Amino acid sequence: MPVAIEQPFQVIPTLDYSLVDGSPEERKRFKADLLHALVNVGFMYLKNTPVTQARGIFEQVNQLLGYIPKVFDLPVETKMTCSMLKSPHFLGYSRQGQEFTKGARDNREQFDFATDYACTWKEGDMEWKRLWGPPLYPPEESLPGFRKCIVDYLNGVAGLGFKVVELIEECLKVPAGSLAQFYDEERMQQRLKLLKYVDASNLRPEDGTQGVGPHFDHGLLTFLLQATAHPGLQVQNKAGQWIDAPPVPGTFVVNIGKALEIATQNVCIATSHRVISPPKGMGSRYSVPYFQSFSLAAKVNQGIPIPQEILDLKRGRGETGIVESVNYSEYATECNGHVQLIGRIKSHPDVGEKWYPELFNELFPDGRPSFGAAY
Ligand SMILES: O=C(O)CCC(=O)C(=O)O
Ligand SMILES: [Fe+2]
Repeated sequence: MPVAIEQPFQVIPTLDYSLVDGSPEERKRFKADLLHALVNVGFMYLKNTPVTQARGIFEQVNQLLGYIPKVFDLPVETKMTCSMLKSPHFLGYSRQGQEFTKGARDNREQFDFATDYACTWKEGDMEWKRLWGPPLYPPEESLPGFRKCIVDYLNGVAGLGFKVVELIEECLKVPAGSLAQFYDEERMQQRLKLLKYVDASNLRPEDGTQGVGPHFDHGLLTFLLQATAHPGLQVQNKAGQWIDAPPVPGTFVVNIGKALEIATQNVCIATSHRVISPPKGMGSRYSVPYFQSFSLAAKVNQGIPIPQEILDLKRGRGETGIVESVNYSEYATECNGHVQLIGRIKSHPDVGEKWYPELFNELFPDGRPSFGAAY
């Protein structure tokens, strides 16, 4: 029987998480919507989650929204006390213009935070083991309560993330735990970024308008909180068109990372996305992506066994078109940690050069890039 080819998506589907705990019919509808989003879009809005609705840790989201402008407004010397240059784990503060995507400078300022984790790496171990380690925060007295707010928020979103992975297993009709086999048995470290994109009146003409360039997320799933009303996030469909993903209050934008794509034999798709700097006079855009990850040691290239009826959905999707993005081809041979380490060094070459000089030299034999070499 011929398979209907999906048209390139023009809108990002919205899923109602409250249906998960609804009647059997409602749960079935949720799973059908989720399967469509996983296979054909790679992006979705998720509303009515325990984190974003008026129960659960909703208060933490409100608190976080209040703290975000304040942490960026701290004096630069205070922010630099937790500079990412001090961290072999690529955690901490990065000034605007320190990060690259596909070789071009990103016009965004950011803090990378993570769940607490004691680094277990020691001299002689694989270098990627050093990626997970203690986060750096601004001094408590500079913004009392901020650290606790981030930790509570991280724990809340992480809980939601693990539940969504279980739902994905159900949708793909694979045994429970098929994806969870790529977790560590003990604790794992999960990360988020606080991002500030200044508007064009704060940029020089030569800075361009790249908030963040076209890229795939590397990991399992990303849960993005768009913290202001600014447009700017765009998602690329298989025809190569850039589709707007404007903020919708009370939702997360959830997207699939490359590791999940490969682990599911490309049934779930990672979709390229980018952010355009806000136009002049619109003020700064803030956002908070949470990146859920597999174990650093996980090798996902084999992919999990998936029933044929689900694999067949790939045919209905048709070929993907032009994709302007980084590709993470290293997953074919390397473990998750090594792929992530390469990505981090390419995104933050100054941090990579300091802490991973050998790998840095392999990736950048001509020295620190200005433009055109990095992701
Ligand atoms: O700021 C956003 O809306 C998206 C950020 C993003 O895609 C990323 O940091 O991976
Ligand atoms: Fe992203």
